Order: sequence, then structure tokens, then C-alpha cells
Amino acid sequence: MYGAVPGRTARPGAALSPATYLRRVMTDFFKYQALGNDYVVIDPRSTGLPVTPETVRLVCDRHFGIGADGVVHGPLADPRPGVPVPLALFNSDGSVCGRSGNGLRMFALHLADRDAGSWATGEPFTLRTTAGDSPVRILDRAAGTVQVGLGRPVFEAAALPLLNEDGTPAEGSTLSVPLTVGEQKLTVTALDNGNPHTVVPVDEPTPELARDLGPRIAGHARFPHRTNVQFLRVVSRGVLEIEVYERGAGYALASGSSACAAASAARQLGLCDERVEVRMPGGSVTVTLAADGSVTLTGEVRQVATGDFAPALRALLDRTPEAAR
Ligand SMILES: N[C@@H](CCC[C@H](N)C(=O)O)C(=O)O
Repeated sequence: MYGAVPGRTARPGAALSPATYLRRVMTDFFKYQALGNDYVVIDPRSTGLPVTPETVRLVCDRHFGIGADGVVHGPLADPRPGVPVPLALFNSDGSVCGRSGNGLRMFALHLADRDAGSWATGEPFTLRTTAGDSPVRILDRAAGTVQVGLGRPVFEAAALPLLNEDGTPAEGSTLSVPLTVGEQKLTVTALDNGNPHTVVPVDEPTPELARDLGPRIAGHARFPHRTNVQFLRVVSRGVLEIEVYERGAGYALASGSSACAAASAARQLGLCDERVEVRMPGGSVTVTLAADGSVTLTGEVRQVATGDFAPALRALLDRTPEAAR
């Protein structure tokens, strides 16, 4: 019998069958999705693939690679109970992002799937990204219900950052601020919850609107770091509906930090209660907005596939400029 899986086991020293051990340890990638927002997890304990902007773009390519909205690279240190587990998040265009409500929940499930142990017991643990620490919990492993805390959003221009029309740094609140996009005069609410978001209240969010106006806001000159964009309809004080255009990934069927951003903006504008259902094309999540402003996201996450890169793809991944260095 094989020994404990590096990092975690169901019980310290528990043995695994050879097939299970190899499947868990010698796999190139683990793919997950949260309401259709899909990520590929690259675990350095299983593969030596260099994770660079170039390899991320190829892995995420839906024709020449595995296909995904982004990549989660981790754990970047040996996971130990009670110690924040570091990881890196990438959008499909290869850009790094500070936080991903869905990506963090998928990685939490990956730790439980691959390593079991305390990751799978429902006890909270902490994941660490460039945007800080995020508490996660697997509430129901069978149903794939995973929760993440995204902290308190910031509605300040300097946090985004947001510029004035003349290019100078804007200051103050970002609640209901004017934004001119081509011929359109919009009133938007911008915020940072570990990544930048711009919430646009509309009568009817549609995929067409998100695909047309989304990129023009996401890349607007007033957002030097670009921004994620949500088109928001308030159905009731307990139900929001959004369409999402993501910075670095484009139109998305769902987005965790976007759902939290839309709920936080609606709450700040007095349009929703402290617990809301956020409906997206891929499905619904629950966002809880605590009195101290902290935001918690709960929803379904599922594993899609695990597998190995075919030799031809692996050769391309190993030949990317950064990998060749
Ligand atoms: N899909 C993610 C957000 C991914 C990061 C975002 N595109 C950014 O660049 O900030 C989520 O579920 O939060």
C-alpha cells in the first residue's frame, strides 16, 4: 500500500490504493466550475508545469487548450492546518488577479478532493492571495456547497484606482458616480473587494449588453487597472439579477466577486437587504452582507475533470517563452 498523500490524508498516515494515490498525486490539472465560471487548478505537488501568463493563456484557450475562465495555481506552500494556504489566481488572458470568489471556493474543494483531512470536515480554513486572506468553508461536500468571505469592500476612488476625466486621480466616494462611455452617460458604483468592480444599474441586464458595453467599461481610461463590470437589476430587496463582463476573462456565466460587488453596491444604495440571492445566467448564489460591511458568498462548486496534458500540448506549454528561460 502507498503512504500518505503529500500534504494531507484522511487520517495522518492513512494509506491509499496505488491507483488513488497516483490519480491524486500525478495529475497535471484539476478542472472545476462554479455556475459555469470555470477554472483549471494547477497543483505544483502534482505537476512541474511553469505557470506563467503565456502558459495560462494556452491552458485557458477553449480551442487549443483545456479551456477555462482562469487558472488557480496552488498550494504555493505545503498546506498545514491553521496556516493560511497561499495560491495565485490568473484570468484567461494571463493577467494576475487579487481575488476570485469562485476561484477560491474551487481551490478549497480541490484541497478536500485531493488531500481530504481537515480540509474536508467543514471546519473553516484560510486561503491567501495577493489581495489578502480569505476564510473558506466546505458546508456540504456532496452538494458542492462552499462558502468564502471576501471582507469589506471599499467605495473609495483611490482603492480602484479611479481617475477623473482629465486623467488626474479621483478622490472620495465611488457611489453613484458619472461615467461617460462613448455617447452614453452612465451612473455607476465602483468598489474594490480584492479586485476592482463597476456596478451599472440597468432596467434589463442582457448578455448582449454585457458583451457590448462591458468591454468598453472594463478597459475605460478612467480605470488604469481595468475593472470587472456588472449590469444590475434589483428584482426585489432579496433578489438581484446581474450580467457580468470580467476583466481579463470577458463575458462570464457567473462570477463570485462580481455577485458580491453587485450586492455590496445595492446594499450601500439602500436597494437590498443584508441577505440576497444573486441570479446570474449560470445560476444563483447567496450573498450575506454583515453589519460590519463584511461580505460572505455561498454557492455550488463542482469538479469537472482531472487529467494530464497530452504530449503535444505539454510540448507547447514547455516551449513558451517564459518556460524556456
Ligand atoms: N471569476 C472570479 C473573478 C476573477 C478575477 C477578475 N476577472 C479580476 O480580474 O479581478 C470570481 O469569481 O470572483
